[in-house]
Amino acid sequence: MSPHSVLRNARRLVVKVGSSSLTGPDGGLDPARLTALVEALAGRQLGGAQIVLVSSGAIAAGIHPLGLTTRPRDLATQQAAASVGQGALLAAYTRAFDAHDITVGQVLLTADDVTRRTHYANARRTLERLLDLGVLPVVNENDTVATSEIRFGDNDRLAALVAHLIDADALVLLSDVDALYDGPPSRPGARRIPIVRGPHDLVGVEIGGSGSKVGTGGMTTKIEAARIATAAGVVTTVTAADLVVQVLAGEDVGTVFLPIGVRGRSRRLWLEHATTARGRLVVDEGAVTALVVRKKSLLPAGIIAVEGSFHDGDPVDVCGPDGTPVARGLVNYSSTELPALLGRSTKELARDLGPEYEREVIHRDDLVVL
Ligand SMILES: Nc1ncnc2c1ncn2[C@@H]1O[C@H](COP(=O)(O)OP(=O)(O)O)[C@@H](O)[C@H]1O
Ligand SMILES: N[C@@H](CCC(=O)OP(=O)(O)O)C(=O)O
Repeated sequence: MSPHSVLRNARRLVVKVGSSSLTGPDGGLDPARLTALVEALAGRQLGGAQIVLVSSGAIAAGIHPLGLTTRPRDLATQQAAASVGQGALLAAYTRAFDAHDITVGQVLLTADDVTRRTHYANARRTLERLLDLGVLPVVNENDTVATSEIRFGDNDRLAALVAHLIDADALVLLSDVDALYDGPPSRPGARRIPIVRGPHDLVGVEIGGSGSKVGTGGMTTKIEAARIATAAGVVTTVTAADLVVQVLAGEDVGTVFLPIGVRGRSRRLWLEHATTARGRLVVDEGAVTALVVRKKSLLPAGIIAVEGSFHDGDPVDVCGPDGTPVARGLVNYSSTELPALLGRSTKELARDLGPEYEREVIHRDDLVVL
């Protein structure tokens, strides 16, 4: 059985479509391309599969209504364009899916949010409920409110994390290029790579940025997304939106990345891939062993230095004495509160400052070893 045929039998799929596959030559939303995609997805959903669509294109869809001629470069105008464009995008999806009697639901995620325990469980519950109800969720990053520090800015990785969140059977990344090539696809003689079995198959492959005016990450973010998804046990295919019918039918198109990890549910994957550290905690060797080998929580006693400015609940990197990051976690103290606690035992802190100071600096459930 060809690895591509896995797609034919997948019951739960995350399909991500890039801006370059939804827009016309002028960069604005092209309704005909959107309708063609919807027709293919509707056919599969009506055949009994559950689909989550991660759709880019909000910023692109805001270009025309705002009288702009190109994708804005500054964050504030991108966010304004996303605010206008996301409404237009969802209206277009609602209409197009409605023609097939499929109801869509909008899910706007801020990746950094989802990492927090309660939000993670909530996002998963909502997506599961939507799927149970036969709704097709249309996911995008909540571009309008995400600040530059917490902005994900890349829906390929977001789609990989959503695939993991809902335990999908497959992730399909649709772009303007039909597959991963061994070099820039415009270069004469560039060859399609049909199957990637592991990182060794990518040795020597030239992976570049976006070739379009509206896309963001190019092949780099797709490879990164495939790495995240396949490590979580989800088979991933990269192909062109024009080939969506063929790819869903399990035909030998695009590039299939075979799973290399085991499936499982863990918020830690989001912590590792969806957050940006706001600071660093330098710890001693004993603390490194406690975190990495013994899978313990981080206590104040092992911390040598605090760097950066952060609030409690923010993601921070934990670094060994030589400064190498060994773990990332959500910290329970702010950067102003923490320095006074360093090197002290939790018992002593609780006695001197009150019982709330007995808490860990990072609880092991909120910690991922890198
Ligand atoms: N080795 C490669 N194989 C295929 N495409 C590549 C490669 N390196 C760079 N690319 C570029 O990546 C682009 C797809 O990414 P992008 O423009 O961000 O699309 P999207 O909007 O779909 O996310 C392709 O159009 C291509 O120009
Ligand atoms: N959230 C942004 C898209 C970000 C993004 O990853 O874009 P793309 O590279 O076109 O998939 C938007 O809707 O415009």
